[in-house]
Amino acid sequence: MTTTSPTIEILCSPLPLCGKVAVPGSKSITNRALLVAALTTGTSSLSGALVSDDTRYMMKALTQLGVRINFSSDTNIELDGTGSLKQPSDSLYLGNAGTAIRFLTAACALVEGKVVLNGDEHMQKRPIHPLIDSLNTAGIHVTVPSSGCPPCTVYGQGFIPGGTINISGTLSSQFISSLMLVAPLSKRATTIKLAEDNIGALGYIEITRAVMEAFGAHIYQDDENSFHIARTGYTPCHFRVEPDASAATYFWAAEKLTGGKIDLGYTPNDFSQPDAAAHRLMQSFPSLPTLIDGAQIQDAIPTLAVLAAFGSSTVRFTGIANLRVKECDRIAAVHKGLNCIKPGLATIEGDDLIVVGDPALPKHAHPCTIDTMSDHRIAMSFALAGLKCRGIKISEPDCVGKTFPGYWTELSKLGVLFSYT
Ligand SMILES: O=C(O)C1=C[C@@H](OP(=O)(O)O)[C@@H](O)[C@H](O)C1
Ligand SMILES: C=C(OP(=O)(O)O)C(=O)O
Repeated sequence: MTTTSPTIEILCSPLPLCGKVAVPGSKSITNRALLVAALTTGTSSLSGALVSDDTRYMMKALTQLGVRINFSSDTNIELDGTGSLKQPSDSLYLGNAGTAIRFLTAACALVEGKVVLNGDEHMQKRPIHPLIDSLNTAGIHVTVPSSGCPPCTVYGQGFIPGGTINISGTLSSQFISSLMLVAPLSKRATTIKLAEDNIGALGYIEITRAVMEAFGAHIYQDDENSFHIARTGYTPCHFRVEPDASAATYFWAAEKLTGGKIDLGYTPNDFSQPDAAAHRLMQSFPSLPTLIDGAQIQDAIPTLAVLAAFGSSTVRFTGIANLRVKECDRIAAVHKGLNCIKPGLATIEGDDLIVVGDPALPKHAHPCTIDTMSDHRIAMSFALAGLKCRGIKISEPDCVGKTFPGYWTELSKLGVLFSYT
């Protein structure tokens, strides 16, 4: 459901949410598989793929780079890789899709000539300089403005040199994935060395590895911080994309909040993505753990924070510093949204977010409009508060199209009613 309304109000109801919903394909896996399939020579097909703003930006860019892409159904995509990427006639526009711009920046080194990759005003505030520094050190000339954020200009030589590359993944694990994804096509075998021991979102590196291996890559590690990647190239294949675990968290939380039963068609164990771990944490609701380390479940933090607001514990979320450089500053956005619903519900200490649960929140909540800052996860998680509290409106509801265009439709299948203003 595209709303094109400035706000959507969730009309809360005391009824438990019950029924069946469809969770779309994983954004992270779809955008990896699209790129890897594009880097093969031959035809690959993806089933269960996500078709949303983020994956459309990736597909449009790949088409500009000379890859033929066809849809055989809404979620089945066929790609013909030619073994090379051609120079696009225009710059590549990637909206606010972190995976698309980060993964393509390294891949564009395979183009012979200059390629400019840009995004929207939010993306132009999301740092990418650690990836740019590593690419330059590895012999790939890329520039960004002094902000350290896109647009990125890649001066491709038609090849990736390979060898040993150091990379910092503290700000984003996508920088590491970006280097890994192109490594099988390098001139020399590649070793990627992580600059620090504790990076967040390690689970996403595992997803990168799994997609690469499905297309024939060989990756081995002799220690936790080094990845050795052989010069295998990629082999076309049929690849099945699993559903999106971050999208599933909204329904797992809705079950807990309303005491309902929602059938996603999958169990939490069916997901290989890191956010599936949020399911286990939610099981103790209303008494959530008092300390939640969000480092490995970053995209599920807004969901957990809204759930925590209705719980009986005070929850401190740690390990979430890089939530400040996602689609918006999510620590600030969640803090602001919760305090609009009830002043004092959340506080920030350094980069920790503390949510003081109130089991009687539906009685204490103020009607308000949540400023999503155009961030799909802020919109989707605060919609959960609207299931329980009267008068919760969500600004820019169409921002869910980044990863879950059918979100409002799926909620309505469970009997949730909306009013548009
Ligand atoms: O690699 C990926 O697919 C992702 C990694 C995470 O980002 P960071 O690595 O930037 O933390 C996550 O937040 C994002 O939604 C998807
Ligand atoms: C952080 C996210 O996206 P990305 O970094 O891929 O833009 C997200 O989907 O929550």
